[in-house]
Amino acid sequence: SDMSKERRVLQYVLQTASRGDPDSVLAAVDKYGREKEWNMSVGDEKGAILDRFVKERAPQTMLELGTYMGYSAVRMVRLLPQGAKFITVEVNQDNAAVAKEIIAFAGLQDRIIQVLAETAEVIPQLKSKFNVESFDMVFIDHWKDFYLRDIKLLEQNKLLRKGTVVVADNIIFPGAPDYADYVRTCGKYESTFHEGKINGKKPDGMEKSVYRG
Ligand SMILES: Oc1cc(-c2ccc(F)cc2)cc2cccnc12
Ligand SMILES: [Mg+2]
Repeated sequence: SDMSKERRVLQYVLQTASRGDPDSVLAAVDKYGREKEWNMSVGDEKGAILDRFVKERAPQTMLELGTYMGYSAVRMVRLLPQGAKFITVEVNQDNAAVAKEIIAFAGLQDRIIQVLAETAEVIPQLKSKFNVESFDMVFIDHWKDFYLRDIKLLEQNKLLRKGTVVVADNIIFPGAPDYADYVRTCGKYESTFHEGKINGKKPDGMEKSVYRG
């Protein structure tokens, strides 16, 4: 069968970006998305907001739910200090394989731990299997129906601590209203909404929720 869209994005990155240069990899994914085929990576508008959050928090330990093609993993890890631990979880084997190649091309393979699993399965194993005590920052960008389930799993497994920054993509579209309502009203987070369009036109945004501990 012919190539998937994700494989076409990978091919474009390999042919047009510079090996070992994360910024050129991000630019290539964004350019392909603008000029050829849109893809559901967080993109450059919301990506710039994410950059600011990462720079402000300077996390030593970070978790991403939803690797997809690795765009946001490359985006965030390029801003982390060398010794930081970054774990990203993806359930789709084909996308995880594309992400592995994009992350390697960017030269960040030694700084990213990729896990192929359902998030609900792996969250309870993070302390034991990956020697994690708690996360300084979490980026939630997988399926909207799992956002609320998974942040509660992170709480229950004591993986959040005072000051942990939890950022969630797609609060408006595709939308995660139950998650947004929870983080804004449960009293455990200081939560703010940050608007950012999808593909330069579709209204969306990310929720930034700081765990009170
Ligand atoms: O950032 C995202 C965007 C979309 C999306 C899908 C169809 C559209 F027409 C627009 C946006 C889906 C996602 C699914 C999972 C994680 N992130 C997504
Ligand atoms: Mg998203």
